[in-house]
Amino acid sequence: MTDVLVARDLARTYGDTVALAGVSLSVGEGEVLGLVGPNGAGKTTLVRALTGTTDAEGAVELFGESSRTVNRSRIGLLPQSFDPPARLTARELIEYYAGLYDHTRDVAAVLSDVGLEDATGTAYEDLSGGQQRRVCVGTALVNDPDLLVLDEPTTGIDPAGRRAVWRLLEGLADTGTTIVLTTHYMAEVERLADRVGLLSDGELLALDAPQALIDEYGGQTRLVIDLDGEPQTTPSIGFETTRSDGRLVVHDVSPTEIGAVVDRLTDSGITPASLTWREPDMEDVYLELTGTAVGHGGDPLDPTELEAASPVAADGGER
Ligand SMILES: Nc1ncnc2c1ncn2[C@@H]1O[C@H](COP(=O)(O)OP(=O)(O)OP(=O)(O)O)[C@@H](O)[C@H]1O
Repeated sequence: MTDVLVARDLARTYGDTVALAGVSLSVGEGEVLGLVGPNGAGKTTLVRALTGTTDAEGAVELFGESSRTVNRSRIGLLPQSFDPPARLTARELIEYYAGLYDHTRDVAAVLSDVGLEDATGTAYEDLSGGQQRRVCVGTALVNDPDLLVLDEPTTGIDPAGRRAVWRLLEGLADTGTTIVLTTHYMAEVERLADRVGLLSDGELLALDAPQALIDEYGGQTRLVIDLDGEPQTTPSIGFETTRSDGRLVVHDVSPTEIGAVVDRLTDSGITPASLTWREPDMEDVYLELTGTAVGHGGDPLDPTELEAASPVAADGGER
């Protein structure tokens, strides 16, 4: 696979804060790379360093050239903070950004791709937060980029709109577009990313395919126990047990030991309301590597979000 992006030893500090502590990675043509990590991990700084929008030590090559000299029209960038002129309509905004390039995609097709065909005449300031974010995604697509870099593309978008963006990105990846995206949604990288980079304190802790990360860091299948009330303490039942979101999680337990777990909980005065047998996932990888659960902005998604998606609602329903 040809490398579209190669970064070596990227480092960036702000005063005493180490935002990037020497990150190296490469992204192959048509690959989708997801970057995850807690707030302040360095994701945005890495995206900015990769796209030449902040100064950083180290080297970045895009399409075999320096990021400073590369033809910028081959790149689509959605920054985390992006405030386009608010009085322009969705269509006018896409047209405006299309006007910056010689070769562009069809404006109506871009609006349709991001699920805004019924809101093309609405001023940006009158769109819902999720619709606004979809317009912003559209501005990053309009130049038909070979490399698309998206900093939290689906933050603030409701589940239906998020799935629509996922389908859009899957379609682009299928036709060879290389994509780098940051997200707080583990379901997003599990679904979209060929490889996931996990950042913490400016360091790239791991970089691999989601399933490879889950196999290496996700731990064993576990038993999740819902209780009638909040567990006040973690009971000592002879199995490694943790508390999470008001539930008990029993680790490294085999199916034949479930009865023993229930008996010992009952002996401890705890009555399970329900038991769930759960495979490890990216949230477990995240917890294992960063020491924190997926938190702000990354609440676990409903499992149905991973299923085949329905068309996005015309009004977005995201206010
Ligand atoms: N312009 C800046 N001036 C000062 N400090 C900055 C600046 N940009 C980033 N930082 C700091 O660098 C560190 C990494 O920030 P960055 O925005 O890259 O993290 P992030 O992983 O994108 O976080 P989030 O998930 O909250 O968006 C943080 O400690 C942040 O406060």
